[in-house]
Amino acid sequence: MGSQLPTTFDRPVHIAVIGGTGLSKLPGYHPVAIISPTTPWGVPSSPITILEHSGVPIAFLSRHGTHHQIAPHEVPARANIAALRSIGVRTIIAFSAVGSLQEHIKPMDFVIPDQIIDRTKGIRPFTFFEGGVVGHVGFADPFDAKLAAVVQRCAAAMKGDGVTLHTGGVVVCMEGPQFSTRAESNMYRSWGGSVINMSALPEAKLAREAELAYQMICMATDYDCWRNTDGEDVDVAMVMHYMAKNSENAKHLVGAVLDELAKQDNSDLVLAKHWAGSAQGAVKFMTKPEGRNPEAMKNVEFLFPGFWNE
Ligand SMILES: CSC[C@H]1O[C@H](OP(=O)(O)O)[C@H](O)[C@@H]1O
Ligand SMILES: Nc1ncnc2[nH]cnc12
Repeated sequence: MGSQLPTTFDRPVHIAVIGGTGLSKLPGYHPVAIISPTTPWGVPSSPITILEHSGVPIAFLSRHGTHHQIAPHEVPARANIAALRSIGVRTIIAFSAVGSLQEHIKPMDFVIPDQIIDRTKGIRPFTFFEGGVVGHVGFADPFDAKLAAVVQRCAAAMKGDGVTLHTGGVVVCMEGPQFSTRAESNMYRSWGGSVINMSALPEAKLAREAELAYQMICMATDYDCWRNTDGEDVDVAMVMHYMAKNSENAKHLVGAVLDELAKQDNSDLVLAKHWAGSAQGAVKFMTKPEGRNPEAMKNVEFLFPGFWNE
């Protein structure tokens, strides 16, 4: 079906959904185009499907590729974020299947995290600003509180469907692709971790560098391995089982969030006006003109057209 769709789309698309494990498509929406942008950091994980929702175009990107062929440490996060920004995206709702590190977060529950602990190992490219242009953006609060509030408002509507949505929480982002040892899982609990995944970073860091409003919605699929109960340690079958069971709820939640974002009242939020200029300020005054590498400058220009002229 995708091949019959137009491969260009001539309006800016401001909202994107990134699907993770078990969510490689967003069924139930009307696809109007499928585009394959290229960036200085390569091509995104999957073609970007443009879907229409109440007359508003939405971009959908599958983090692990159309067939889940991209491992967490191989996700081309810079290309994903840069490609989305290049088509006009300023708001990203990112889904992730997570292990629960807390008894009260049960498989099937949703969590809107507000913090991250970085347990990746430095092997993933994690910044746009390098190779002759330096920038240091603030990352104290890695997600977008305004977007989180929108998702929370939608959760109230979901309660009737039996979904528990936890507000706030710490995502531990591990390197993977192997799951944690029991000692690690217990250590993350002692650090205050709520849930664990392999995908929050560098995605959230890059979204901040690109001045995007970014919020992850986590879906718990397992209790990792800290509970040490026979037969309950996480494995892929368990994750996929709960993802399949939960996909209806995920779809409801996305629909409600998109409805809310489509409202005129949220147009400044969707355009991420509250982030505009934040990264540019962090870059422009760092590297003196005589130290800037033209290639690195061109890359920054891709993200922020007109950057060096202003
Ligand atoms: C198949 S379990 C591990 C895998 O699931 C999560 O994926 P995503 O965050 O993209 O939904 C986790 O981060 C790992 O990549
Ligand atoms: N236990 C777990 N650890 C890391 N990523 C996960 N994704 C889903 N469950 C997970």
